[in-house]
Amino acid sequence: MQRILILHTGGTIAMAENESGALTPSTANPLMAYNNLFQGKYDLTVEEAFNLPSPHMTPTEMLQLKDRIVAAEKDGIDGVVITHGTDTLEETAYFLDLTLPPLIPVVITGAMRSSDEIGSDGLYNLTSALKTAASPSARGKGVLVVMNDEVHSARFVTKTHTTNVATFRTPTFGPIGIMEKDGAKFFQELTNQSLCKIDHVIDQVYLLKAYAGMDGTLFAALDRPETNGLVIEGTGAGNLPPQTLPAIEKLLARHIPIVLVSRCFNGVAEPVYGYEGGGQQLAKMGLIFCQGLNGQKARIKLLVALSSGKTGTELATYMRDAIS
Ligand SMILES: NC(=O)C[C@H](N)C(=O)O
Repeated sequence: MQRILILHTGGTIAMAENESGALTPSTANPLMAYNNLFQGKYDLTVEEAFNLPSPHMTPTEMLQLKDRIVAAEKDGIDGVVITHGTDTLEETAYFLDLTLPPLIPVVITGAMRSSDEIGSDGLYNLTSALKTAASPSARGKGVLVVMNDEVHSARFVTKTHTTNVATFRTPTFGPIGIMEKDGAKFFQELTNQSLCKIDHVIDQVYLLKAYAGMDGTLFAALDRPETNGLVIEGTGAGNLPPQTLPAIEKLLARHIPIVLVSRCFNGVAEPVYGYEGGGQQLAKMGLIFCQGLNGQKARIKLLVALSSGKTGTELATYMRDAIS
């Protein structure tokens, strides 16, 4: 029997409606009621790591999950399932993907409907995640997100719908597997992911989104000694309004690493355009183009890289290529 560790962290999967109809965390996690259902199928250890709505998650809790999984692997656990709120699920999943060796399956799931709602998807997703975590074919694939009968790589998956149960999508690349009755079936290989070892997290790594008419105000607000890094979601292939450039130059002069991704849902950022604020000028200024990641994931990657002590060329090389 496979030894599986379930780590509950909260989210809608663990919430219920209160008297006024608002969704709130339940004091007794409703998922604990299902432990008996799975005993006999798996050798289960179930822990309530946190009971947080996922907008309350921070890199500190992500690091605690990473440390717990490393310890569990040393104890001989065969796979890990994490239940998580869906709002920031992709960030925790990618943090773990970057910082854990891709050995035992680590599968994250959640729900779009609360535990007491008609058609609640929590128990079904938890069952799918358990099947995946117990499957030898899920080993070595990095951290996986299993929701609504699909298996996604943590690196690219993103929440795309506020309420629909089919919310998690992998733009540009698609899911890497689907759920069948007996377990996950994979049809895409994971490309390499180099492990980044960290034992602490730094923050003050910021994320700004570009828009038509943007000026330097928000960038100027980051011009302070505490700022460790910045990710910008640029327009299109990776361009910025020219009025932002003087304030960005000041941040670069302070040696604050600035990573550029695209605010587009599909595709990668590349220095293509030669006009003022175009990608070619941004690359010459020293902005690091990061391919394939959305803004929130690039922020996690930059935060992890800085926490591991990467600087200069090493940092830029690490940030540039998320795909291979
Ligand atoms: N479906 C969910 O879990 C959303 C919830 N707001 C959370 O992320 O905690």
